[in-house]
Amino acid sequence: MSRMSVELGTEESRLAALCALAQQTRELMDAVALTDVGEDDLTAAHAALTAVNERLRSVLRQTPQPFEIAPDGTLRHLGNAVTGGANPHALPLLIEVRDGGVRAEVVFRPLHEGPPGAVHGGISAMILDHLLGQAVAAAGSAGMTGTLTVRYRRPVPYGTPLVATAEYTRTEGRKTWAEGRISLPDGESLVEATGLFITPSAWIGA
Ligand SMILES: CCCCCCCCCCCCCC(=O)SCCNC(=O)CCNC(=O)[C@H](O)C(C)(C)COP(=O)(O)OP(=O)(O)OC[C@H]1O[C@@H](n2cnc3c(N)ncnc32)[C@H](O)[C@@H]1OP(=O)(O)O
Repeated sequence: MSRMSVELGTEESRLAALCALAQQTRELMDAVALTDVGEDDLTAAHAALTAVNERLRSVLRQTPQPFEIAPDGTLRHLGNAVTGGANPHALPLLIEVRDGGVRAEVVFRPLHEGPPGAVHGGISAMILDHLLGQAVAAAGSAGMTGTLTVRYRRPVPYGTPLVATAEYTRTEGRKTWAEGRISLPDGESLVEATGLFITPSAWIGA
């Protein structure tokens, strides 16, 4: 979301400012994960962040930014933990929907470390859960994850451009299956997942 492309003083410009703050916060989290400054600098940074924290907490929402239709007509979820531009936890992942599946380029960061020098398996699983869910939604059967099975074939590096893809496989009633993977650019698969997504009865009034 570009701050340059929206009129100032509108809700869209406020959201653009929020996304810019989220991006700055991601960079802050990266800095905290890697900083090697001395104790004086750490103490000063702590004091500065305490003041920022108090300022932001002076007016709080009950929940993150919701699913909504953006001005360009697309569905967006700025509060989502994987794709949300306004969520500092999100990479954020930009997902491209194409025939029979979805695709995203991913660069994990040192912040995502699990085993030394590699990405935490839960982070890879989260990305794949989301991509599989998005493939299922793109196929017209949106649902909640019922089961997710992950096979870790190789350690996932951070700081390296990777590709995550997922495809819808089949549907039986309210159950839909999908599969996906995180791969090196040359196609070597690092992590693979299959998932069952269930459209809750409440969503379809069944
Ligand atoms: C809003 C628009 C959305 C757009 C999405 C954009 C993409 C976003 C992508 C985001 C992606 C991120 C996604 C996330 O992070 S989703 C977050 C993680 N998942 C959850 O929190 C799900 C929590 N569970 C539930 O809500 C319910 O239990 C569900 C909805 C799953 C089923 O409750 P419901 O009351 O509806 O179903 P039922 O009990 O009548 O059972 C029906 C059938 O299903 C079978 N079954 C049930 N559970 C399981 C299970 N766990 N494994 C295997 N099978 C299971 C059951 O045996 C039965 O089979 P059968 O006897 O008929 O053969």
